[in-house]
Amino acid sequence: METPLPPPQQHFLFVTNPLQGHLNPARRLAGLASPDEEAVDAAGVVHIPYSDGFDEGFNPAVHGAGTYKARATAAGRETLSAVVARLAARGQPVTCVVYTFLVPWVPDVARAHGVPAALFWIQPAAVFAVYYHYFHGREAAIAACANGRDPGATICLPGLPPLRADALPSGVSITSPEHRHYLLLDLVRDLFLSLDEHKPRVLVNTFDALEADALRAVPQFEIAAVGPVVPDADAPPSGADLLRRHDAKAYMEWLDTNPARSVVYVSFGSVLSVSKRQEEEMKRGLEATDRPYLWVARKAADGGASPDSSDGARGLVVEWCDQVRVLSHPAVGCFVTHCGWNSTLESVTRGVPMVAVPQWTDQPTVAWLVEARMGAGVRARVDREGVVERGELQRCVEMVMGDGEAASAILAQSDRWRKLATEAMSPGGTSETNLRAFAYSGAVNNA
Ligand SMILES: O=c1ccn([C@@H]2O[C@H](COP(=O)(O)OP(=O)(O)O[C@H]3O[C@H](CO)[C@@H](O)[C@H](O)[C@H]3O)[C@@H](O)[C@H]2O)c(=O)[nH]1
Repeated sequence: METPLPPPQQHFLFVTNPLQGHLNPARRLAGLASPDEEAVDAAGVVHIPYSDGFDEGFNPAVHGAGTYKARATAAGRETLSAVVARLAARGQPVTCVVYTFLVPWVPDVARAHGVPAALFWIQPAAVFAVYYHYFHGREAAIAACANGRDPGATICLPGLPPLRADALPSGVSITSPEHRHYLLLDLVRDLFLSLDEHKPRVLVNTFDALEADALRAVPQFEIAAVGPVVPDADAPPSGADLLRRHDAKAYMEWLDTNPARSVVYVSFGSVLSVSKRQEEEMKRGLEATDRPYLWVARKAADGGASPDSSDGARGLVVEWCDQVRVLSHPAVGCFVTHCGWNSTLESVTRGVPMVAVPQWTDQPTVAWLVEARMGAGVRARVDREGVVERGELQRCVEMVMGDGEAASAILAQSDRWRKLATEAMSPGGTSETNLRAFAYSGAVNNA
């Protein structure tokens, strides 16, 4: 039975760091959880900045990776505390702080103000469960599996199906503080230490039909699926507009000129920039498919210029696009993705089949969900440098978009999962019900 309206007076404060892949789901969940909030943006969400101590941006090469944590924690605590106090002083006391996972110090600030906190886990529930077990006695076993020679070797963790080494999040393979991604593991460790201390509710950007097992794999926490939380295609302004201005007209009109399900859309998200070699292989592979493509190519990691579309008869290359609008366009038939969780959920909710090219962090686990669990795409083989070569890219795109049985099966599964994802967020659906329950009782403190 649905909880009756109107909701009690709740005031959620969402805290996230300014990565696009974190802002987008946080902002969208804030819009869903606080529909009556004083309108500042079109979704009804008030934006208040706080400082992580690196207001001009954090660059590990300049600042030193080791400096981030201490400074971000100190500056974050101080400025967030001031925000919470200011809101209370102006008659809008915060009733619950919801935070994403790279700001593990947030529940301390909430507690200092007597306010409960909830974690919004913006990666798959399976990744949460793997990390939980990693930080609770299984570190050596998981790291050994992740670093073993056989990518097909599996590890069995409580509540999860056997996971192959190449389906584990990359953080668990890090064994040295000298590793270039050690900061990520360090912040995740802090998060899990803080979870044990504060025992917040955990909201996960996933849905029961997809991850019923993983959602129950950590019974030590009250975990609820509230996703897929993805932006609306027609909600102005789009999530992308928060950080980047761009001209959507050109590529949307170009998409209009292409037949249904004919275009290959390629993007590796907002964090990664690909190497020159990957760029070259991508370009040749896309040309070899002889299909139209829309490629979001950020500047190459090793200084190469972004590819331009002038010598590629069939492709359009842009530096950024409104991805949700693109994936909602009927001309798009396949998404070559790095398997960022937002990109993947955006693709699932639009029923667009995927070619998975995971690079790091949660992406290997996401690729497993796409290929093995949903059957909504195929995972590309990469070489030792993580590069997908032209022939492999062409093979995967053909497998997803060609005339064969594999393509029909993948398309049917993509449609099936689109429906399941939509159902979860529809009135009375599993995630909508969980979200509604949270919005009504968010102020309950588990600590
Ligand atoms: O041209 C583009 C490219 C991306 N996006 C949006 O940017 C977001 C990208 O998010 P995501 O797909 O999750 O990728 P990353 O930006 O790489 O996100 C980081 O954060 C995610 C959440 O923790 C992780 O799942 C990823 O692995 C991690 O790289 C999505 O909402 C996209 O719609 C655009 O709007 N236009």
